[in-house]
Amino acid sequence: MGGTKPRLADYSESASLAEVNVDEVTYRCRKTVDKETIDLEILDTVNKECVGPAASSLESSIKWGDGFLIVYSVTDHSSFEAVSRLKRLIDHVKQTLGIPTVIVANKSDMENGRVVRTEEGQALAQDLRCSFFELSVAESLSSVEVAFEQLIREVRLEFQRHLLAMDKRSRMLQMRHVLKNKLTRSKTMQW
Ligand SMILES: Nc1nc2c(ncn2[C@@H]2O[C@H](COP(=O)(O)OP(=O)(O)OP(=O)(O)O)[C@@H](O)[C@H]2O)c(=O)[nH]1
Repeated sequence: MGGTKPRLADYSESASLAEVNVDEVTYRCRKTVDKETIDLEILDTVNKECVGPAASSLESSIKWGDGFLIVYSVTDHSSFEAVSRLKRLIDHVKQTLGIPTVIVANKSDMENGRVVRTEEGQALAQDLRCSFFELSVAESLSSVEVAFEQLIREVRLEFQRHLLAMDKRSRMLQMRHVLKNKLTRSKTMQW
């Protein structure tokens, strides 16, 4: 990835959103995905609401991130409702719609307490154009890895698209410069 560190923000919303806890943890790790090794910085934010005093801190976390993992709990409907709000805020802060975002429905092991159906999660992710995984952090760490790997792939693709667009733009500027020179020269020769 040319030395750049993709920054991923993990929004876990398993507890009440009314609680505001400003503790955040940043993890650094090295991962190999599809034979490519990359250095990651992962910011684990804690229960921040999209409005009120916590909103500006949430917005700066969003500005910081290149990709987003939004986690809700299948046993907590308010955490599910927060997903759309967070995604809207991400789109707004990033001023674009294609920001890599993966939605994770956690606690799939707690069937007894389930209040959000798998299909509801899938439909929401489809609406928001995000990848979707339902899993249990408690039961399967490998499924968490799979969700992270998907996010890394999406961020990588976005980086590549960005580089391509920059390359295209610089080639266009070069062409414009050459063309302008030629036009000026031919104009001079005519006169
Ligand atoms: N049964 C079950 N419990 C889980 C699972 N994931 C987390 N928990 C429990 O849910 C509680 C909250 O877990 P955290 O890892 O703190 O969740 P979080 O979303 O990071 O919470 P915040 O740090 O408050 O944002 C803990 O008691 C965990 O043990 C899961 O997949 N299954």
